[in-house]
Order: sequence, then structure tokens, then C-alpha cells
Amino acid sequence: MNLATQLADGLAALGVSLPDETQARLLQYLALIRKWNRVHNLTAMREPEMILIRHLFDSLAILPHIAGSRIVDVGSGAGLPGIPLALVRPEWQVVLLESNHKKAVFLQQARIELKLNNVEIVAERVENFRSASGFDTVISRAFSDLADFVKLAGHLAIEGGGRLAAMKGVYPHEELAQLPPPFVIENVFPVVVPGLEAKRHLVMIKPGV
Ligand SMILES: C[S@@+](CC[C@H](N)C(=O)[O-])C[C@H]1O[C@@H](n2cnc3c(N)ncnc32)[C@H](O)[C@@H]1O
Repeated sequence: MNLATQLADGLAALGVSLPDETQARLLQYLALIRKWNRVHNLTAMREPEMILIRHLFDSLAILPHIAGSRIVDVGSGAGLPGIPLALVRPEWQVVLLESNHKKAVFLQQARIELKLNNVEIVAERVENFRSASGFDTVISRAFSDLADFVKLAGHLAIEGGGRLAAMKGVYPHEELAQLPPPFVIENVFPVVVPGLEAKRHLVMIKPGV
């Protein structure tokens, strides 16, 4: 099965309906990751099918739980989950926050090549970043444990009256128990990623202030 068919099947399994043009841009993003990976070491994944499932589908599987329209992806790396989300939700404004210079350069290039007019790249550490309006959703994947996530990025949700959303693997019992006040767990959603057996969860955190 070719990659375009695998993408279409995965999107159907996720219940996400996208124009052909957007599907083509998702594949273009995948190709960009593979091209830049040779020099920038963006991901350990090399096989296109693995990037499709473990990065693109993994990012899009959380869509039903994410409230727009102002999103910040903390420690975005190669743009995950921020770029897939921005591609399929062009009406959202997505900030990709990444402190590593090389990765931020990749993100700028991806923004230009994919014509992501709804994306802004901020090459800064999250703890130093302030935004005038704050965010509806402050999201992270493979960034830190929950306690550090709220310590470093919690202000961005407080400022915007929003939520933090942490993408996790197995149900994170210990991390949940260590969440410091004033933050409270609002929900832990199990997430099913097409083609992936491994467990995934999305932890929604509310600033209790
Ligand atoms: C393990 S990577 C995960 C990247 C991406 N979210 C993913 O799921 O593939 C964590 C990223 O967070 C970035 N990072 C670490 N500390 C940061 C900070 N304080 N502020 C912003 N980015 C940070 C790193 O440079 C790295 O790219």
C-alpha cells in the first residue's frame, strides 16, 4: 500500500475528513522531516510508515479533545504535534515553541515550504516566553513530566484562561499524583492511534486559579 493510501485510511479511522490538498501537504511535511533528518537529527524514525503512524497519526489522534483557537506547542521539536494540527485546522493560530536553534530553523523552513500562514515559530525557552493573550490550549508531547510541564508552561494557560494538554504513553499514575497546586487534572483521555498498538493518553490539566 502506498503512503497516500495509508494516510487516507488512517484519517478515515480517525474520523478526520480533509481535502486532497491538505493530505498532500501532510505528506510534504513527512518528506521534509525525512530530508532534514539526515543533517538535523529530528527524529529516530527513518521509515516513512513509522513517521506517518508514530508522528502524524499520533498528533492528529488528539484532535477531538483540543480546544482552539490559540494553541502553543511547547518543545515542538520537528513540529509535533503542532504542524499536523495547524495543517488540518487552518483556522487555529499555532505557536511552535522550541529552544533548540537547529530545530527552530527547521520549523521556519517547514512553515515557509508548507505555507503555514497560521503558524508562528518562537525560538525561546518556554519559561521565558510570555504572550499578551495567552492560549486556549498549551500542548506538549515528549517534553517533560507533568510537574515540570505545569511549572514551566502553566503561566501560558493561566494568562489565556486555557488548559494544558500533555500527550503521554501509558496511563501516568505517578505523574498525576505529583501534580503541584494550583493545577488540577480535568480529564485523562485514552487515545487510539491507527496502526499503533501502544497505549496513548491525553492528560488535560486546568489551572485551579
Ligand atoms: C523530546 S523532544 C520532543 C519534540 C516533539 N514535541 C515530539 O514529540 O517529537 C523535546 C523538545 O523540547 C525542547 N525543549 C526542551 N526544553 C525546552 C524549553 N525549556 N523550552 C522550549 N523547548 C524546550 C527540546 O529542544 C526538544 O526539541
